[in-house]
Amino acid sequence: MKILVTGGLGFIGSHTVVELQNQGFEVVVIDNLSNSSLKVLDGIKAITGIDTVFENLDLREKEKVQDFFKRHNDISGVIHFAASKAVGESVENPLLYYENNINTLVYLLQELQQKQEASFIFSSSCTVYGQAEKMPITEDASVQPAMSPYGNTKQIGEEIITDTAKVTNINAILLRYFNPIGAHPSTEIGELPLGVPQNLVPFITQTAFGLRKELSVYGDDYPTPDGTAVRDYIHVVDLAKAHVIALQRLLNKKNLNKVEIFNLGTGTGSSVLEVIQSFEKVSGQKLAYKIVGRREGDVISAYANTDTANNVLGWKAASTLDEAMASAWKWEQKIRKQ
Ligand SMILES: NC(=O)c1ccc[n+]([C@@H]2O[C@H](COP(=O)([O-])OP(=O)(O)OC[C@H]3O[C@@H](n4cnc5c(N)ncnc54)[C@H](O)[C@@H]3O)[C@@H](O)[C@H]2O)c1
Ligand SMILES: O=c1ccn([C@@H]2O[C@H](COP(=O)(O)OP(=O)(O)O[C@H]3O[C@H](CO)[C@@H](O)[C@H](O)[C@H]3O)[C@@H](O)[C@H]2O)c(=O)[nH]1
Repeated sequence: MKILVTGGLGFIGSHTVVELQNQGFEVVVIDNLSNSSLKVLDGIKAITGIDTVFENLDLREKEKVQDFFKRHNDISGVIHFAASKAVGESVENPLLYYENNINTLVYLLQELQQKQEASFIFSSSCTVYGQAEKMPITEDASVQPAMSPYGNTKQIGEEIITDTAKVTNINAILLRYFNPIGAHPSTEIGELPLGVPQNLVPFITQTAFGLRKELSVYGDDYPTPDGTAVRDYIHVVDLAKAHVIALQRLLNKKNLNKVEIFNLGTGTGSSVLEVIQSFEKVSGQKLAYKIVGRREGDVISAYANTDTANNVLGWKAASTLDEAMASAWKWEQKIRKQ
């Protein structure tokens, strides 16, 4: 079975390509290298032994997307990772985000709706829940007004797919990721943030490596056990495996609804200080950090109820926070040595 993975050289996409190839799927990757590098193909090959078919294509170019599907008319499923993902940048340049995250989605669906049947997996985010009233968050928690243009593209994306699936042969699964972290245990692939990382874990590993002076912990006055904000950090390999299982579910079509939504998290909330402690434990070194004010737009707490993913998909995150932090640290040390 031939599967198109858009954004397949990115952080989550590359790990998913590996898991797909491990399960015998034939993968074609589209990526415009806007947030990734060709070296990722070597990393994937080092793990799976496969030369991945790759097209350097910008999905904003509609004619190129049409041409791609003409040349690859035997695609059975699409996993759509390609998007811009920096919350702050989306506030500065909303139209870049609406073009890159919405137009690209529309062009893909326009091609898929011409097929007799199509399976589509969308990278959504727990950001759609905003500050949920109840923890852990279930999939039926209400979607809150988006706090950034980036978050809005995920909500609009979910709506576009839902509206389209109703009237076409497309079956879709919307995966709402919590906080993906870590790297492949082989250290052949991992996260490659450009510039100063906005996310907690790469900031921690870069600080420990000496690239940053200290970590700023955004707020210790939240109504949480230790005052710092709580998130659900999931190992990227667990997340990648969930995509393969979701794809198999779409292709098998057993008891399938047109659109299904799954939270992908571990079910456990960890505070910023707990993440730092985990890092210190697995790395054996102290981290330099200081407490500063809250970051605008941050929610207090977000962690997943994973019952639906456990029971319907038959998937459960296997790695602990310590294991994920250890893999992130191993990866940071490896890329800095290159
Ligand atoms: N990492 C997270 O914390 C997180 C959380 C929730 C949801 N998501 C979503 O998951 C998806 C993957 O995230 P990631 O962390 O792997 O990001 P990433 O930036 O590492 O990967 C995205 C890839 O898409 C490519 N790309 C972007 N625009 C493109 C275009 N127009 N045409 C072709 N390729 C394009 C980039 O070059 C990159 O390789 C995104 O949709 C993101 O919004 C990520
Ligand atoms: O230098 C830093 C960076 C982060 N944090 C805190 O660490 C936690 C996690 O932050 P981060 O890693 O930036 O993740 P989130 O803000 O939870 O957002 C991520 O997870 C969301 C849900 O998947 C996605 O929508 C976003 O794109 C993605 O950046 C938050 O409490 C932050 O305030 C710090 O204290 N210092």
